[in-house]
This record gives sequence, C-alpha cells and structure tokens, in this order.
Amino acid sequence: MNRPDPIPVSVLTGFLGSGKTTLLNRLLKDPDLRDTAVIINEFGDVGIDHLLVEQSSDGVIELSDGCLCCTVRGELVDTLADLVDRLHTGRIKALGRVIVETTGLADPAPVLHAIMGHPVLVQNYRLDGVITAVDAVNGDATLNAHEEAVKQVAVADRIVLTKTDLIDPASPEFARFTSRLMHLNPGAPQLSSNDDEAKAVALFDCGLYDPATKTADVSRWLRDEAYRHDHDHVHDVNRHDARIRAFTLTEDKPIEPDALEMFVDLLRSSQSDKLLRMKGIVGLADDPDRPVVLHGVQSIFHPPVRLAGWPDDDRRTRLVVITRDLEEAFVARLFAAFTGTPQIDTPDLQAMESNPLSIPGFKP
Ligand SMILES: Nc1nc2c(ncn2[C@@H]2O[C@H](COP(=O)(O)OP(=O)(O)OP(=O)(O)O)[C@@H](O)[C@H]2O)c(=O)[nH]1
Repeated sequence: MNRPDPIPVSVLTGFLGSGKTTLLNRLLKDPDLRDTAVIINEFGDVGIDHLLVEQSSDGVIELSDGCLCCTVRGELVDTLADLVDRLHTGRIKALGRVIVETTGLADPAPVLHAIMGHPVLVQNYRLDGVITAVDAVNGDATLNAHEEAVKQVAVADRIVLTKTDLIDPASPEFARFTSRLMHLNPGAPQLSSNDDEAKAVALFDCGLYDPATKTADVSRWLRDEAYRHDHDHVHDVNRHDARIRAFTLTEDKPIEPDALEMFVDLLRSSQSDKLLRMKGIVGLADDPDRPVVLHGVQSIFHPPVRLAGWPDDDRRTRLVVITRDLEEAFVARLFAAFTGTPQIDTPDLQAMESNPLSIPGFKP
C-alpha cells in the first residue's frame, strides 16, 4: 500500500496581540485552505469568525468550508494523533493541512519538536514552516522588551507584518524596523498582511517539498542566498538582538557521513538551547550524487532525507544556522574540524580522533 503523503503542518506564532487570529481568519477564507484543521489553545480565547457553532464536547468543531477547529486538550501530540485517527477511521473526510496557532508568549520550539521529533507523528506529518506575525506598530518595542518575541522572529520561515495600515510604510522608522527583522532572520521573506502579499500561496508550502511537482525545492526552502548580503550596517543593536546570529556554513567537498553525524551530535548535545534553527543540504562522501537534507530546531532534528539528486548545479554543502548566544566563529570552527578543513590552532578530525583527550570545539 502506498503511504499517503505526510500532512503539512504550519506553526503560526507571534507575540500577544500581534494579529495572529486576524490573519488566520483572513486566510481561512482562501479556497486554497480547504480541508485545513486549525489547532488553537482555547476556543474561548480566539475570535475565529466561523465559530458560531456551540463548542463541541470532544474539542473539535467543523467550520464552514470544511475546515476544522480543534483545541489542544492535553498535549499537542495527542491532538495531532487524534486528527490522523479521525482521518483514518473516516470521521473526517479530508485533511489537507494543519495550522497550529501558538499562544502569544509561547516559545515555538516545543511545538516544532512535537511535529519533528515524535516517532509516530513524523510518519504522518511534516513541518511546512513557521509563520511569525509581527506588529508593525508595536513590534519594535515588543522586540526590545521581550526576548521570546525575538526568538519567534528568529525561527520564522515567513514573517507577516500586520497593522501596516496604521503606519507610513515609507517612513525611516519602518525601514529601520524591517532591516532589524532582516538582520535577525535574513532567510524569512517579510510580507505585509494588508497588501494582500500574505496570502495562503505565499505563506504555505514553504517546506522542502513542492507539492505541485513532488520534488524538493531546496532554494525556496533554504534561501541561503539571503544570508550573503552584508547586514552589518545595523547600528545600536538591541541587547536581545545582539544575542542572535544568522549565518551559513559551506563546504565544497563531500563530507564523510560519520563526520557529519559527529558534528551534528556534538552541536545539538552541547549547545541545544542555543541552536535555534539549522537547515541545509549536505553532500556526503558515500553517495555524493544524492545529497541529504538536514533540519533541526534546538536538539531535535528531523530524520535526514536523501534527495534523488542535487536540485541544481550548486553541489556545495550549505547549512543555514540561527543561534542565540553562540558565536558564528565557534560553530564554523567546529564544522571545519569535522569537514577536515585545516584551521590555525584547531585540531582537525584526525587529530581529535587520535587524541581522545582533546575536546572538539572547545579550543580556547
Ligand atoms: N488596524 C489593524 N488592526 C489589526 C490588524 N491585525 C490585527 N489587528 C487588531 O489587533 C488586535 C489584536 O489582533 P489579534 O488578531 O486578536 O491578535 P492575536 O495575535 O491573535 O492576539 P492574542 O491571541 O491575544 O495573542 C485586534 O484588535 C485586531 O483587530 C491589522 O492588520 N490592522
């Protein structure tokens, strides 16, 4: 039996009052989002427009247009498992997509872990992406005051600027704010919710697989070219922003599979909470024509996926990394050690393997 395609899950996050529910209401009217299930924390909290129905006892209600709305009754994992169960037993007819709206104060990482790291869920679902709503009026002050908000921006795949109708988009303040967001997360496109930019087509299907062609669209997913611009002109970096680093690691030669595994294991075991996000495409020495895709959030990595081939002529290993309180130089040195690139004052892989007392990466 052919296994059905995993159901894409998008995580909608953003600070309190940033406009998540308003955005969701607009998106749910889009015919592209038929057969979508929305998972929220409490029906009581949210003003889903379609929510004119009495609250059902099992925490799932049907919205108009065939969408579903569920509350997280226990763990998110249970809610996601229950949805799959309903689909398999015919209690719901179709499930094309799931959107999980996090509470405004939430760190999105545990939600991402639930999807990427759960052995059963990972068979049925795939993370499509993180959408972060950012308020164009109060966003700057929110980022100054709350480091959770900075983290929500840093882990985004798409940033939606809300309330742009209330500001002058040509003002220098707004330009400074969008460049601040760009500095925190160069890879995430910024879309305004009021210019019709933030439509379903731009926000969803930003994962690795293009559902239309069923092939991997690495450049759209990775967006590593966005990291090459020089963002160093930003002055007066706020103390929360100063903790965030966004950079890429590249390597021309195929990497030994063991070396890659050791690099990832060491990074995630020793630096897990500092590693906000890492994704990339890697050429491995055992099968250089079929690269592997890596995707991690803190210590949880999605099982690596082998692609049938390189998406284009660029056959370099490229990893994009977003960290908090972890210097680019540290990660780059560790990577170079495992890929065998000689570095001054740093042991290479051979030296580390032949000297069990050396601690990789911890060279002062
Ligand atoms: N003018 C304007 N107001 C907006 C826009 N988006 C949201 N709002 C208003 O901002 C307030 C908060 O919006 P919500 O959509 O409830 O925000 P939220 O992120 O879901 O809020 P919490 O669930 O409390 O975290 C509401 O009064 C909205 O009407 C926008 O694009 N323009």
